[in-house]
Amino acid sequence: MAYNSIILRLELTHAKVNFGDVAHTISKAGGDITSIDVIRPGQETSIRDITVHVADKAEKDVVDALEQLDGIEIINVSDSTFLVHLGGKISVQPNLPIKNRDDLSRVYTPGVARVCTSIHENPQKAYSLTIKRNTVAVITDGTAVLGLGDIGPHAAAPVMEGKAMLFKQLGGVDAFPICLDTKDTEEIIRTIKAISPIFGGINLEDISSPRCFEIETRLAEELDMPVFHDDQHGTAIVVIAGLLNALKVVGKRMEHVRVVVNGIGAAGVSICKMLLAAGVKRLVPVDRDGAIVRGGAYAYPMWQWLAEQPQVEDRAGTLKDVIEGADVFIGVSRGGVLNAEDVQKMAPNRIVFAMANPKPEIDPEEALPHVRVFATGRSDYPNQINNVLVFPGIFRGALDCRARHINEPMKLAAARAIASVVSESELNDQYIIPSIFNEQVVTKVRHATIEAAILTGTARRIPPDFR
Ligand SMILES: NC(=O)c1ccc[n+]([C@@H]2O[C@H](COP(=O)([O-])OP(=O)(O)OC[C@H]3O[C@@H](n4cnc5c(N)ncnc54)[C@H](O)[C@@H]3O)[C@@H](O)[C@H]2O)c1
Ligand SMILES: O=C(O)C[C@H](O)C(=O)O
Ligand SMILES: [Mg+2]
Repeated sequence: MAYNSIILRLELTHAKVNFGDVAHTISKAGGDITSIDVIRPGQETSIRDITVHVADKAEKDVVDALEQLDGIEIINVSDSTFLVHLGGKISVQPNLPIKNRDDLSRVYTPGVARVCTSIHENPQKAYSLTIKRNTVAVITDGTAVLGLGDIGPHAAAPVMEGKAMLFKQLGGVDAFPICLDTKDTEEIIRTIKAISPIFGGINLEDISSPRCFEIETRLAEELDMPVFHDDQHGTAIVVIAGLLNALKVVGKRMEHVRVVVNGIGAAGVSICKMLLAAGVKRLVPVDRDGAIVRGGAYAYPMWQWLAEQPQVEDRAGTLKDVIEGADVFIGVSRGGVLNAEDVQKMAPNRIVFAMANPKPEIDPEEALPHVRVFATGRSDYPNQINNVLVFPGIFRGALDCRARHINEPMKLAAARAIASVVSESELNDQYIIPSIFNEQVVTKVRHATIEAAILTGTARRIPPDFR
């Protein structure tokens, strides 16, 4: 169930109602009062802001119940999630103040011209004399925003701003959200190349498959900086990290488990590839029309590639058929495709990663009684398997060593680094993956990324702590 915080601004007429009645009414309707602020005290009437934690479904019940009380006027109901979005979530800050003409003549004309000339003579200096070395573009076309689908570039912006906040807070990376008003593959590639000079890396986000594959491949070939499609690789890396630990918890091995991956789009394709690289021998990729089977013929090149892999099963069927006997279910499709009956058909000690956002493939309350290890992509349940555990650290590392690419060894090293944050003694059903607030995550992912970049020859700079 999803919860939200609402703030109710109420005017109480003291002769008719007291606060005890209000609190009782809110609690009876399913709300939990978390704070009370007196906005205007008074003898006869008072105005208070009451913050209530409430399940999405019960929000209306709380408001309706209060409306029934005599002596209460509901002045306003605000949603705390919308409140934090007012005016957007990020801004650009100067690194130094401009206090006088002297400062002005250095940061701006005429002084700046000498710096421009110096970069013109040696373009590599852009890394030391501009924001390039620490700045990443978070770019979407708004076509696969979370599991909400093609909601367009304007509506995608809150997610991109959120990613930019996380880049900065967790990795110290300055990230800028860019929402493109085109779905044309060539135009997207051309536009990203054209705006690339100011950036040190490109993080592609929420671009639907199959276009995302060509966009990323071409940009990685044509740009001299790391290009990383977060929904593909960030997700695959964090899934492998979670699975390495979940398998330890249930005492099974990568080589022996049968894994069903539902939703073979951006995230699903990359997860399947990384599972195979990690040693999975029995893989069942499933999309809308059922299992993708070995030997089958498919229009999408990535599905065709999967159909040619010896580890992919040749048994056809719907998700509800093929989930029978599976040890692991990984969902990166859409909300609500499974129920309790389906997961009960899986093998004992089952692992379920229901990662569609914001609504997982199966409701956590429904799944939990039947599953040994359960994870979602959300922040409000234990075991949050979300690519936010990856992108701040992997870009921090890639920028620090000025990597040309983010290659497979760097990705695998990042997965192992995330898994290693949870020690053997800490591991349990409810704790297979570290919290994003665990400071070791970015430090370890950065370190592993740089080490692998140096070993594979893609690093163009050795950071001081590696010398
Ligand atoms: N937790 C995380 O870190 C994380 C990361 C990436 C994506 N996701 C989630 O995974 C989902 C997919 O994201 P994406 O970027 O891969 O999108 P995408 O559009 O590239 O792929 C989605 C795929 O799911 C398939 N699909 C849709 N409905 C299905 C169904 N009922 N059964 C089987 N397959 C179905 C589509 O045909 C498509 O192939 C989204 O909900 C997204 O929020 C979560
Ligand atoms: O944005 C997230 O929370 C994770 C992921 O990138 C997604 O698209 O769902
Ligand atoms: Mg995403």
